[in-house]
Amino acid sequence: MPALPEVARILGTLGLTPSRRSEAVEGALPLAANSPQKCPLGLYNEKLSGTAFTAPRDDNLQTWLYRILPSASHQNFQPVPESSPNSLTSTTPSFGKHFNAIPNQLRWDPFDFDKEASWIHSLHLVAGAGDPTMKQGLGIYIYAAGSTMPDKTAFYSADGDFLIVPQHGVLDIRTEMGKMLVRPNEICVIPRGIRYHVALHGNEPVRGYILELYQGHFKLPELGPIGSNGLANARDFQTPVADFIEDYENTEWTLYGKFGGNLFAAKQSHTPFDIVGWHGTYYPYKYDLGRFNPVGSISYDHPDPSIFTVLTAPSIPHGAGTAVADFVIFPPRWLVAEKTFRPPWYHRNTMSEFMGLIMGNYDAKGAGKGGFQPAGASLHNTMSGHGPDMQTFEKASTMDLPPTKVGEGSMAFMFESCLMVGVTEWGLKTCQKVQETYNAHSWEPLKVHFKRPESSRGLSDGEKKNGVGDAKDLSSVHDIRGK
Ligand SMILES: O=C(O)Cc1cc(O)ccc1O
Ligand SMILES: [Fe+2]
Repeated sequence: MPALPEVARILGTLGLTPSRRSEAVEGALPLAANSPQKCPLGLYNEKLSGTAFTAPRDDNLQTWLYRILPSASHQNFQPVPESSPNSLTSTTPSFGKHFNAIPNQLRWDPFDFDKEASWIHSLHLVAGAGDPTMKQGLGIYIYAAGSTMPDKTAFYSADGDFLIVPQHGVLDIRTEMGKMLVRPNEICVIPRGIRYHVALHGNEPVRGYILELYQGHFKLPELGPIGSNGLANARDFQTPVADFIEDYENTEWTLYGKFGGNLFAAKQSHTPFDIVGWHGTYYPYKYDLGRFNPVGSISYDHPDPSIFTVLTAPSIPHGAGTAVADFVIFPPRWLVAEKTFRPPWYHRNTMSEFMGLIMGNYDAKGAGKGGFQPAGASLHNTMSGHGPDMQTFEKASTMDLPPTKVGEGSMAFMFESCLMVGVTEWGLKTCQKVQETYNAHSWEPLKVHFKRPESSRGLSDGEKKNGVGDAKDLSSVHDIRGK
């Protein structure tokens, strides 16, 4: 496979997505026109819009495709019956329609591989919020496939952008715009509507996580005082190059579409992978998480995990800085904070936190059987208290604090959303992976360490010192602030 070209600026901090152009055959793209009377090489042109025509320039995403036959040429779509082995709904009884909002902390054991399933059949909606028909919210899937999609099939989702996070096995994806090989510790985004076929590289089973974004698109977070480099750097995102098949005589292809949370299929007498050249701002891309440049505390205290945001999808109705979905990672990094409880603090968050583990151990949670394991997941919903489990707390609050590398050989991630994330029937029951004793093992055993000072005994509430303006407090500031 030819190396994917880098994108100089993808969804960059200027808000402008770079326009890309790619020709599999020289001259496939018309010169200085999008709709010439006759397109070069006898191709048809087709516009693919990822935003409204009238979206502001900075947000506008659209691509011109130059293809052998337009995508409109197909037989009628038919619903795929639920009993069909190809039905998404036979294994995933809810597609954005029945989310159970539950305040309990939830954790899942590693999800099983499924030898029988290919990509479409392997998608299991675990959790989400909103509704794809309203273009609001998100869906979170586990995929686990043991076979390549059949020949002459393709899939697309009209419901949203797929952010795919492989945990095991390499995805060999042929998209309309070209090919992408996506390995564990890499991610890719396949925007709404783009057709693709997923093969298993080396016949190895695949498993991973998907966030489907029903509204808007991902972009890089602002860097603020960090400056012009850091976190995920724009130049490290890669897009496919045009690559097409010639298959339009005596042939039959099946196109599967996820539309409004249901699966449909249509036959067509030509391949959907017939784009000879394309140019524009709406395309799939991939990113190697190993290239993330973390920034953290180099003095004291534990900062918010927003410093580890790879991509963000802002929610306009929820206000500035609030995302319908953030993709956050916890990469290998040095912890050097002094006099600090280094793991995450205990917290309750208005945002919902769905976490997964690609490999290794996550520093805030016990590993191994019954813990937070690779291919497992956790969900800490809106205002559900969570934080380090008892063992992690006891260790981290008493340990020496030399500079320590955490997360070596590990990669945890979080899908964080401003929406209350509900769990599907599949996620709660059918998958049989929910750890019933998550809280009982993690936080119920937390010990009381409180020791009331002798001096405060016998004082009435009103007489107790609250510490404000207390001289003792001033003397307890950190050395680093210049004692
Ligand atoms: O809950 C979690 O494990 C994720 C998380 C990590 C962190 O360092 C701070 C806050 C947070 O929610
Ligand atoms: Fe959290």
